[in-house]
Amino acid sequence: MPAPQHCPTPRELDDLEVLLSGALAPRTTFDDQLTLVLPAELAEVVAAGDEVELVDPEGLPLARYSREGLVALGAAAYGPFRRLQLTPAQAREAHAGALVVPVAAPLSEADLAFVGERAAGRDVVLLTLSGTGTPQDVSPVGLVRTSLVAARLLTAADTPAHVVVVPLPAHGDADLDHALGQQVAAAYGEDVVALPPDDDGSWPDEIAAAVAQDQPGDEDRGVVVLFTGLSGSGKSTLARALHDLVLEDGRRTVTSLDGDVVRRHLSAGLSFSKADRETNIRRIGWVAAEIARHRGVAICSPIAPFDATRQQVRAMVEDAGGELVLVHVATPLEECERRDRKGLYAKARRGEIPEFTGISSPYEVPADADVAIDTTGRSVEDCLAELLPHLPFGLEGPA
Ligand SMILES: Nc1ncnc2c1ncn2[C@@H]1O[C@H](COP(=O)(O)OS(=O)(=O)O)[C@@H](OP(=O)(O)O)[C@H]1O
Ligand SMILES: Nc1ncnc2c1ncn2[C@@H]1O[C@H](COP(=O)(O)OP(=O)(O)O)[C@@H](O)[C@H]1O
Repeated sequence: MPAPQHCPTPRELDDLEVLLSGALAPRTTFDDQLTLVLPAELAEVVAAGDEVELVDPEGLPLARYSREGLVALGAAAYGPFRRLQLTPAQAREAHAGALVVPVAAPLSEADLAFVGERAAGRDVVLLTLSGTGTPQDVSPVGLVRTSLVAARLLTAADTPAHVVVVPLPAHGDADLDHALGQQVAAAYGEDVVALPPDDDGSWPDEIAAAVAQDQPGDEDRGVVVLFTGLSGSGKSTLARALHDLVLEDGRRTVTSLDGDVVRRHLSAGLSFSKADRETNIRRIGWVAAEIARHRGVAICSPIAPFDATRQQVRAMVEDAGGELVLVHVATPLEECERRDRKGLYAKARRGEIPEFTGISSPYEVPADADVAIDTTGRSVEDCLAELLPHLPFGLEGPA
């Protein structure tokens, strides 16, 4: 029987790469500090002395994992700046005798002066620690870009500098992360110097520009507006009105992911069981997060009745660098049922539609909504005016 496969989290995948590179020797496998959390059934496989195959998100086998440790299967080949990811052995060969400087944040003017002074003419390796959650002020790939700029500036000032990337992630424990950073740096060279702390962080213009490009202002961050509420509460109507307003404004691209429309395409075939509703919302969240990653606006209007699934959408959007605006369309059940545009409530009351939200299936009221709008007895324009101040990109109502 082939070993069962498992795709670790981004943090675990980073740890896996660093462990396999030898940069954490004598540590060579996951342990109590560098944890690998397996689903219960796979944890049992390992506990029984068998192997699990660890794969990347596309299914490429990376390593075999068992109680005995890790065995590398294939090196991950993709990802930005992979050519700069050298193992300690490769880096020591390519940059013998260089001064190693661990870098976890964009270098400031003072940092550059410090490195130039300490190098005193020697080559420098800017050991850029760009794993999940490690860089300060920028994304992991943004940190590498700022290090490349820093290397150019140092080289131009007669300190030949090179960038080597290590995907050392953060583990939520500052002491552990500091110790790991030191351990990794020592693996890359004999001569390591740490940047002084408490720098005022004033960046040279070129580095400031790379940071600014990496961190869009609120005006261009991706935004996902998630309308949640009972059937007939007014989600689609408000979503459509907001969609048109974004188009009229013209500054942003916008995609609508309406509940009914998604169910005819992306989620065709799914039922209204709890599990299928969760799948439906996670699919919407996944697409919306991709839209946010490209700095677009996504407007979603499913019922999304479960808090835990809405939280998953929030996490997906934020991981993609976007902002989630959660709008609870809080029209009470009585009013939704009175409207009963599609005759569904009447059918649900007669027992002809099982698991109908609000009647025979729960709706968990969000505690984390940015705004709750009861549309009862109000115009669409009025409700929209209540919503607009909660959007991060300053939209004005219809003229
Ligand atoms: N059992 C049951 N419960 C709730 N809703 C039902 C059900 N069966 C069909 N419909 C119709 O499907 C629309 C809701 O689909 P969603 O994808 O938004 O629901 S969910 O978020 O997956 O819970 C919902 O549309 P809206 O009225 O636009 O909300 C209903 O028209
Ligand atoms: N202020 C309002 N905002 C949104 N919808 C309203 C409002 N007042 C009345 N309605 C009516 O309520 C119904 C809401 O239906 P819809 O937008 O499809 O809800 P949902 O998508 O939540 O099922 C529509 O018939 C709409 O015209």
